[in-house]
Amino acid sequence: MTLHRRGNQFLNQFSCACCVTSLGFAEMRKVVLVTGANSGVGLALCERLLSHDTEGLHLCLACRNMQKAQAARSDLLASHPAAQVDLLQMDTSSVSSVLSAAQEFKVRYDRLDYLYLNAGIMPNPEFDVKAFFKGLFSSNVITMFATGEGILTQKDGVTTDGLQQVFATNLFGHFLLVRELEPVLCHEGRTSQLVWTSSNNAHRSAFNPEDIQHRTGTQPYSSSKYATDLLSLAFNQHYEKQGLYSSVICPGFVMTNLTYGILPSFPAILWTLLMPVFWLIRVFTNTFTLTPYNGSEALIWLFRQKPESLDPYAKYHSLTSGLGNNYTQPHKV
Ligand SMILES: NC(=O)C1=CN([C@@H]2O[C@H](COP(=O)(O)OP(=O)(O)OC[C@H]3O[C@@H](n4cnc5c(N)ncnc54)[C@H](OP(=O)(O)O)[C@@H]3O)[C@@H](O)[C@H]2O)C=CC1
Ligand SMILES: CC(C)=CCC[C@@H](C)[C@H]1CC[C@H]2C3=C(CC[C@]12C)[C@@]1(C)CCC(=O)[C@@H](C)[C@@H]1CC3
Repeated sequence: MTLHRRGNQFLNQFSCACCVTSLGFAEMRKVVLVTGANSGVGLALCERLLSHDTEGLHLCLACRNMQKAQAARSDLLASHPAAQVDLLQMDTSSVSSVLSAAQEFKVRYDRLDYLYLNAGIMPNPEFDVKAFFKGLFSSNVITMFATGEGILTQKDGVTTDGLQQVFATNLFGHFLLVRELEPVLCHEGRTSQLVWTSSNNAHRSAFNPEDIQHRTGTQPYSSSKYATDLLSLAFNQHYEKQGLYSSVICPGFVMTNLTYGILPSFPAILWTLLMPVFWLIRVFTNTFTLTPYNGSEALIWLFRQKPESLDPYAKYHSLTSGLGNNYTQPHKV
C-alpha cells in the first residue's frame, strides 16, 4: 500500500516532466554509473570506458542479477586489472529497489559524473511475418530495417508496484533514479551527464500522453522509448542551470539478448548464419551496427564530448558503414 502511494507520488512528478565509497575528494576519479551493465550494449560500454581511461574512472555497474553482475565484473577486471569496478544491486522495474540502490550509492560516493540509463526490456515480442514480407517489397524497406516499424508488437505485464512492466523498467525506474541522485549529480562548478539508451523504434504514434504507461496498446517498447526522448528534453530544461545535461542515443540494430528474444524459436546458429545477410543490409542502412561494441559507439562518443557543446534536441546514433567503420551522427528528435 505504502509502495503504491510512493509510486504514485513519483509518478505524478514524472507525468509533469513528460508532458512538456568510498571515494573521497582526495581521489579525483570520475564516477560512472551504468544500468543494465552486465550484458549487451551496457557491458560493451563498460569495456570501452575502461580501455579509454582505466586509471581515471570509478565504474559502478547497476544490475538486477548479482550473479551476472559478478561475472561481468570479473570479465572487465580480467582485461583491466587496475580498474576500479563496483557493483550495485538495482531492479529498475521496482520502486523500492531503485530507492534503496540510490540511497546506497549516495552513502558510497560523493559525486556522479556520468549516469548511463541503459537497462531495457522488450518482453513477449511478436514478430509479424506477413508485415515483414510485405515490407520487404515496399518502398519502406530501409525504414523497416532501421526502425522495426510495423513488424513488432509486445505483450506487457504489470509490476508489483502496479506499473506497466516496460514503462517501469525502461523509463520510470530511471526517472526515479535521476531524481534520487540529484545531490551527487548537481554540483556547483562541475558538469554531469545523463545518457539514455533510446531507440530508432521510438514512434510518436505509439505514445499517448493520456496513457503514458501504454496500458492499452501493443507497442509499449516504442512508447517507452518515445517517452525517454521527451523526458530527456524535459530534463535538459529542468536541470539547465544546475550543470546537468541529458542526451539520448540509439545503438542501432545490435545482436544482444534483447534481439535474440524477438525470434525465440530461432536457434543461435541461425542468427550466426544470417550475419552475411545483415552485413549486406548494412550497405543500405548504416543502422545495422550488429555488435555491442559498435552499438556502444554513440555512448562512448558522448563520454568524450563537452556536454555544453551538445544539442539537447538531437538523438545521437551509433552507425556502422558498409565497410565496418563506426561513427556517431546526431539527428533531430
Ligand atoms: N539490441 C538492439 O538492437 C537495441 C537495443 N536498444 C536498447 O539498448 C539497451 C540495452 O539493451 P541490449 O544491450 O540490446 O540488451 P541486453 O538484454 O543485452 O541488455 C539489457 C540489460 O538491461 C538489464 N535489465 C533488464 N531489465 C532490468 C531491470 N528490471 N532492472 C535492471 N536491469 C535490467 C539486463 O539485465 P539481465 O541480464 O538481468 O536481464 C541487461 O543487463 C536497452 O535499453 C534497449 O532497449 C535500443 C535499440 C536497439
Ligand atoms: C529473419 C531475417 C532475414 C531478418 C529478421 C529481421 C528482424 C528480426 C530484424 C530486422 C530489423 C530489426 C530491428 C529490431 C529487431 C529485429 C529486427 C526487426 C529492433 C526493433 C530491435 C530493438 C530496437 O530498439 C530497434 C532499433 C531495432 C530496429 C531494427
